[in-house]
Amino acid sequence: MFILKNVQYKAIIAVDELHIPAQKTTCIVGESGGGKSTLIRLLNQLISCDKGEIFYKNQPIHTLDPIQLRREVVMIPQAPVIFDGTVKDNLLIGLTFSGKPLAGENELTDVLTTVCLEKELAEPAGPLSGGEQQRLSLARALLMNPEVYIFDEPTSALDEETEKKVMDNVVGEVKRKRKTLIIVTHSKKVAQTYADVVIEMKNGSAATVKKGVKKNG
Ligand SMILES: Nc1ncnc2c1ncn2[C@@H]1O[C@H](COP(=O)(O)OP(=O)(O)OP(=O)(O)O)[C@@H](O)[C@H]1O
Repeated sequence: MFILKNVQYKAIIAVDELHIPAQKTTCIVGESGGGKSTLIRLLNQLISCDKGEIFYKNQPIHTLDPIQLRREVVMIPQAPVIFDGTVKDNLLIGLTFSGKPLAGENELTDVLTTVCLEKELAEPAGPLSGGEQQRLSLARALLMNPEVYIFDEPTSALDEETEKKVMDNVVGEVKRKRKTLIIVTHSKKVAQTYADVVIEMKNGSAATVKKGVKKNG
């Protein structure tokens, strides 16, 4: 899905060659400050590399319309973005941004169930806890049904039990739809359990450390 060749970004990223496969779950792990978030920002053109080339579906990423790309490659940043309004408003706004038809209430409540968020659609989103806001932004991304989901530390604010339920559901749904999932995580457990491919970032360079060894991949 993505191929990076000789990519450099400031003094932060220096990647000779890296492949991120389609329809698989790729976990990006590594020490704090190693360049994980910077790498994923390159993948949806929030930033552009200084040298080298990134290909998305075999096309040089810099030749693609960034708005269109970000509709196909949806990123959920580390700190969830929550808008003024209700839970429902916060779910629908992703569809509005991506120019897709709005979802009905059944679909909205189903997606809340998928992310284990027991809140009413009419509730204000502002007072939700950090972990609830993380799940709301995951639900917003799921509704958008993009080609590629990029989640930066999606469950960092969740307890272990909730993390497992949410990840089982979310990874299961993405796999069922045959989409591509890229997760930045500090959790060895998340990487071990869900990754088809593990990429380790260290001082800005990337190495694929596990590939194709997981069942159900
Ligand atoms: N625009 C920028 N200009 C200069 N330095 C930057 C910029 N963005 C990030 N950095 C630095 O690049 C390094 C890598 O940051 P990045 O956020 O990619 O790391 P990370 O692996 O995601 O870390 P963490 O696990 O702590 O979230 C850090 O030292 C950070 O301070």
